[in-house]
Order: sequence, then C-alpha cells, then structure tokens
Amino acid sequence: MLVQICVTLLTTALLVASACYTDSPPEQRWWAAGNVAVSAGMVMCNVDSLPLLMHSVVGYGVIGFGIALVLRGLRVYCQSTLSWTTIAIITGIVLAISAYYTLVAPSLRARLCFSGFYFALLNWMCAVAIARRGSWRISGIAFAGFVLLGLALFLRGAHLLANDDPAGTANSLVIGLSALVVPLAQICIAFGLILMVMWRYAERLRRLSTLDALTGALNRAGLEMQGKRTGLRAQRGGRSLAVIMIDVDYFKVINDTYGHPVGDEVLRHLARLVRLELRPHDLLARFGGEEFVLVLDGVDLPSALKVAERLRARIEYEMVEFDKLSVRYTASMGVVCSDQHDYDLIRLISAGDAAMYEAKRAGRNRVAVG
Ligand SMILES: Nc1nc2c(ncn2[C@@H]2O[C@H](COP(=O)(O)OP(=O)(O)OP(=O)(O)O)[C@@H](O)[C@H]2O)c(=O)[nH]1
Repeated sequence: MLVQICVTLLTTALLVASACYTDSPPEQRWWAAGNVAVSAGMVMCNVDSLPLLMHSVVGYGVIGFGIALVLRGLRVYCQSTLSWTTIAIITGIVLAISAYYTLVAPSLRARLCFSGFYFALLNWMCAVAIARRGSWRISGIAFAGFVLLGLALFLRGAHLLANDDPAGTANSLVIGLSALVVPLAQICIAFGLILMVMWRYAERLRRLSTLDALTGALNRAGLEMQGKRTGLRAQRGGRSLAVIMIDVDYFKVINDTYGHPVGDEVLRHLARLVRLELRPHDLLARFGGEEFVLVLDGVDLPSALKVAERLRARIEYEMVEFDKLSVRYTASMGVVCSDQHDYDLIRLISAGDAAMYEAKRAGRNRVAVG
C-alpha cells in the first residue's frame, strides 16, 4: 500500500506540475485537482490514527470525488462536461455506503468490496469517455491505464468478496498482482493524460504555423511543406500536376467601398467555394492578400481548365451576405500544368501567376492558360 500511495503522490505531482503552465487547458486542471483529491483520500484511508469517520468514510468519499473530477476533465477534453450534480451523486454514493458499513453495519470486508467495485466502475467510465473520442494513437495509453486500474480494483473487490477474512487475503496472488498493476496503471494514466494534452498543443501549433487564420486555407509555409509532397507524389506516380492561381478582382475597391470586414468575408467565401470543388488530396493555399493557389494532383490541363471555369462561373454567380449587405465579386485565374512545364511547384506557381495577370490584362473575370 505504501508503494501505491507513493506512486499516487508522484503522479499527482506530475499532473499538478503540468497544469501549472499559465495557459493550461481546463481539463488539465481538473485532472490535477482530481488526483490531488485521490491522493488526499488515499492518505486518509491509510492513516489508522485518524478518527473513524475520516478514516473509513470521508477518505473514500474524497477518492470518489477525485475520480469524478478526473472524469469531468476527460469529458471537457472531449468537448462535453460532467455536471456538479453528477459529481455530487458520485461522491454521495461512496459516502453513504461507506458510512453504512462503518456506522450502521460495520464490515471492513463489505466496505473494501464495495469501494473496489465502485472505483473500478468510475475508472471504466473514464475509459469509456476516452474511447468515445476515438484517436487511439493519442489517447491509447491513458485508456489502457484506466481499463487496467478498473480491472485491478474489480479483481481486488471480487477476491475480497470470495474470502471471508480480508486480513487473510493480504498475501494472495490477486492482491499481490493488483499491488503491482495499480501503480503501473496510475503511471500510464498520468503520462497518458499529459500526452493527450501535448498532442493537442502540437496540433494547435501545427495549425497555427501552417494554416491561414482568416480562411483556414494553407498559408505559404503549409503550401511549401504539403505542396512539395504532393508534387513528388504526382511525379512518382507519373500523373499530371495542375496549379490554378486565383485572384479576386478589384479587391481594393471592395475594401474601400464596403470596409475591411466585408473584404475578409469575401476571402472566407472564396475559400469555402473552392473547398467545395476540392477532392481530399487537393491543396488550397492563400498565397498573398487576395490571391489563392490550388494544387491538383492527377489533373491534366483540359480538366484543370474545366475546374477553373466552373469555379469562375460559380464565384460570379454567388452573392456574399454580410451584415445586411449583399456583395458580388469576380476572380481571375491562371491555369498551368506539369505536362507543359515541370513538376517544380515554385515554377508552376510563377507560370500560373503570369497567366493570372494575363487574365487580368484581358479584362478580368476570366481564365487564362500559362
Ligand atoms: N479585407 C482584407 N483586405 C486585404 C487583406 N490582405 C490584403 N488586403 C487588401 O487587398 C487589396 C489588394 O489590392 P490590389 O493588389 O490593388 O488588387 P485589386 O484591387 O484586387 O486589383 P486587381 O487584382 O488588379 O483586380 C489591398 O487593398 C490590401 O489592403 C485581408 O486579409 N483582408
């Protein structure tokens, strides 16, 4: 038991330290608070010199409350929540039953069996909360930890139920095994939870560094990274690679006439429209202020021209609604293909750019080939 308490305190310290980061998400703080409560509860339950009520009732209640907080954190992580009423019910059940087996019908065995089964159930609820989210690569370790911890507690409870004398089971295989598995599972959970948050930070950073915040399209860095890969894939597979440069016409006039927020909405609208035309492996990037790049793998020049013409017509037809205003806009496009140029994305983009300016010179709202 001493090892178990030490590991609990250690994993709690780890979770608290990770939650101390100024911008830590709420779920991380719930996990830390939950573990602090579980640690406190475990210490209470194991200090025999404490008053009976603290030792045999409140201690269990605090552990139940702690696991409920961890569950709340997991729900928050999965964009849901666990109400305070549910947390109060979870805690109330442990307090009531522990009090019953301490004060009304005193039985250490019954109390230990109940707490084993009940805490196992709570840990499995945590595992279910994670499983609902999916993405095993990210949360597999924490999931395994909760399942394992639940299993060890359940087996401990079942073993006690099958034996009349709780003190006599201390040296049994099940109790020995659970003394090994419980700390292991606690370590898995602590590292798993920290990993889950780290993955989320990494994903947020990746999005920030590769996506354009206004339109959600790739930014230049994202285009450079993913475009290179798409180009290589097309070249290796012997497929054509098409690039379409799209530039909003008279965008400065739109900004000057209706204001920058409307201009921003036009850019978001354009990105949304283009995305409707994309296949999952096509790339859309915002190349500059009002200029976008479309990279299409496995598309030859005639097909790319069809895509561009379809887009141009749709942009011309659609209306942007913003703050009781309805605005129309058009776009000019330059289309190039690796069949005529090379697979080098930078060269394709500069040829597409030249074609797009040709379309502008020819009167705008049209498609030109480079
Ligand atoms: N609203 C908004 N405007 C932007 C953004 N980025 C750049 N701009 C504006 O886009 C305008 C681009 O103007 P120009 O380069 O003259 O292009 P244009 O008016 O579309 O003219 P043509 O391309 O020749 O048809 C400038 O006024 C920039 O301030 C943005 O993120 N939001």
